[in-house]
Amino acid sequence: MSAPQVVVHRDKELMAKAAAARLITKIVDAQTARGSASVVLTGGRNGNGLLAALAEAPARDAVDWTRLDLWWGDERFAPDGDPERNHTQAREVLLDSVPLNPARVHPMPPSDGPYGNDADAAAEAYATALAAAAGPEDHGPVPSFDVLLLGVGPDTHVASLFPELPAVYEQERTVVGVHGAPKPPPTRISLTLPAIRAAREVWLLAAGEDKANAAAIALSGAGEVQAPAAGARGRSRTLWLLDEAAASQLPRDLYPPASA
Ligand SMILES: O=C1O[C@H](COP(=O)(O)O)[C@@H](O)[C@H](O)[C@H]1O
Repeated sequence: MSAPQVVVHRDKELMAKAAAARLITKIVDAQTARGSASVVLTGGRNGNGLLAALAEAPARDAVDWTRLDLWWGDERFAPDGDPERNHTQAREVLLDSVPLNPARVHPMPPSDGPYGNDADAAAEAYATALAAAAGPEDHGPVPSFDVLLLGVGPDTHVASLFPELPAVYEQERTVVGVHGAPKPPPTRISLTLPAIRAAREVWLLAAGEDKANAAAIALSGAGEVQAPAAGARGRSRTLWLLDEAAASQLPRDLYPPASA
């Protein structure tokens, strides 16, 4: 597992644009090296900000959208098309405007889908889909995602892994139903930390003063049960992409003054 690296940008707009440029390069490189690329999307303000910046980036045309696999790190368990769903929001800001192959887009099941209102059954089905997509070269029942994106909540949650809730303790399953989340809606589906750690690269996005404490805690040696963001690591790279406000409480030895 890789140690976190921190990049600090002036503000959240620049952070989103720089992260979008970085993601375009990463996707093109993976498609060149392996024929296709796989990205795990996140919900939340910063994840959607990155997708909106990507939609506006001229270099987006360098991506072969038909050879991109999209998965989700978590989902709010609501009906298909519900504005609260991370999938609905991602469609609005980017996905409906690029020529994706629908067979390669893997939203988590909605609460009015084949598993009805059973978030645990929906989570199990998503785990089965991930396992079917994993190949012999992968490190277990999850593909080696090229990039897994995560927003970071003010309470240090990532995906729908909240401090001290049962999902953050999970070591066997790759996807779980989450019940009683402190942030609405209470019922969610989430990748677990072992599934997150199967990714080649994990990028954590945090902008704004309300994320400063979370970033400082997670990057200062906190345990993953108390601070789930601390347990989100990629096999090759773990990148924290921050704006200055979110970086404002980092210990000085973690703050790279040269980044812009
Ligand atoms: O509810 C969620 O929150 C987190 C963080 O969102 P933010 O708006 O505080 O950036 C997000 O990463 C997660 O995917 C989402 O379901």
